[in-house]
Amino acid sequence: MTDARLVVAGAVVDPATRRLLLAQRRYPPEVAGLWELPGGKVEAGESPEAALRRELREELDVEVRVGSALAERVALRDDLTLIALRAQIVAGTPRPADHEALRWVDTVGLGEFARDGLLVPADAVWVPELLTELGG
Ligand SMILES: Nc1nc2c([nH]c(=O)n2[C@H]2C[C@H](O)[C@@H](COP(=O)(O)OP(=O)(O)OP(=O)(O)O)O2)c(=O)[nH]1
Repeated sequence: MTDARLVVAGAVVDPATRRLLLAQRRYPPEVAGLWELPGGKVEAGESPEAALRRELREELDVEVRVGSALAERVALRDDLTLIALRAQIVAGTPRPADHEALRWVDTVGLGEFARDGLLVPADAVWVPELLTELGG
């Protein structure tokens, strides 16, 4: 399985406001306009943590401290698996370089995005865990 690749997404939570950062995709057409946890593909020889720090620097212009993984991982394809790592911003204010828009959501907001089908489909598995985390 040396060809299998990981996509790492960041569950970026602001502990002060207990809000989660969502980012609106611009591409590909199937998911354009839907909202995701920002991140991207892990490069060869790169750890998931380092990949997430790199992606969030490139996509959002922030530095993050990376924490533990959410429980669920999702097989996007045979050769591509999606994971999410908790993260907190330690420097910078997120600005969308690749995304259409960014939004900080609380439990109510996240519930509405999920209910209205506005999340990238794969990310729906994380909603219960994220709601617990933001609300708990
Ligand atoms: N970043 C991210 N990608 C996700 C999520 N959920 C989900 O299904 N994906 C999919 C969409 C893409 O098929 C793939 C990641 O692509 P990407 O476009 O973010 O990664 P990337 O910038 O490294 O890759 P590339 O498109 O430049 O090749 O994972 C998510 O929450 N975050």
